[in-house]
Amino acid sequence: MTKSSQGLFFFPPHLPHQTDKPIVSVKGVSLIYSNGPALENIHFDVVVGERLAVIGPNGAGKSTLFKIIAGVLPPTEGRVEVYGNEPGKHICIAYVPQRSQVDWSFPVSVADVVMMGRIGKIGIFRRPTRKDWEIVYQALETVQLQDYAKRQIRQLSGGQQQRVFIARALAQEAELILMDEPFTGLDFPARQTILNILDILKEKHVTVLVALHDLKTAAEHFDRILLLNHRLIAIGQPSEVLIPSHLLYAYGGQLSLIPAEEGTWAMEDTCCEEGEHSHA
Ligand SMILES: Nc1ncnc2c1ncn2[C@@H]1O[C@H](COP(=O)(O)OP(=O)(O)OP(=O)(O)O)[C@@H](O)[C@H]1O
Repeated sequence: MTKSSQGLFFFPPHLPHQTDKPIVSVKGVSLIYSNGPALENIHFDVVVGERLAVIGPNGAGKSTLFKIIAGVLPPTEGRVEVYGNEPGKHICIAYVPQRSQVDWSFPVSVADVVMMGRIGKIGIFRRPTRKDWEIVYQALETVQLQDYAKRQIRQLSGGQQQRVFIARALAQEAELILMDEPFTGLDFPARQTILNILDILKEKHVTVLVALHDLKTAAEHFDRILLLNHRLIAIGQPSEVLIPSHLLYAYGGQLSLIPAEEGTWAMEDTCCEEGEHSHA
């Protein structure tokens, strides 16, 4: 158990500090669904403790990539290695799904959802110990939802539900967390809470991949950005990736680009029809 400035927090004591050692290696991954290719020949590495933003237009393949890295979807070609092994064999990976992919009507309490993160450690036939419950409540405290533990998850707001799923990943003591569009539909304070949680994870050297649409957030809060549209268009520092030629290639020629901070570019915020994402 370690103590952070944000309160007590449980993490495996052996978690390595940031090094150049890849935690994830994506090697020539392609995925073809029945209606066509979602990913084509993707190669990249992520090092321990890194925070990588995965951006790209709707349907670019971000969720598909995360499911392959999490080991829940086998690629058609290529492979993913996590510490040199198949991803499905690793308890240390947590996938935080898009809110729209979850059935929120299920009658289950917030604490029970977070406890699901412990199942890999406890086993399905054993009862959670007092320490497991302590870990669950510490995770809820980290996402500032300790007062909501006994509520039904369907009674929470969208931003709170997202934080419950992040707490589940924390309770799992994951070393690699994949978050699929955690900011979508959240107001400014809720986004800020998630950014604060990302900072706590950084402090703990947890590797985090986040799929998102907001280029400004990607530029300001991530070590590197991966720009995807079925193929990997660019990966690197924000100032290397968020340049007009890459963005026009990924998003098409109808974009209105504006200069942003530190040599990066963003899209002018001209949308949104209901259900569309804001890119700027
Ligand atoms: N189960 C599936 N069966 C068939 N096609 C699928 C399936 N899941 C996704 N696709 C298709 O694969 C492509 C990539 O989808 P994916 O959800 O990975 O993109 P995304 O970048 O996460 O999109 P968004 O930003 O809209 O969430 C899309 O064309 C989508 O329609």
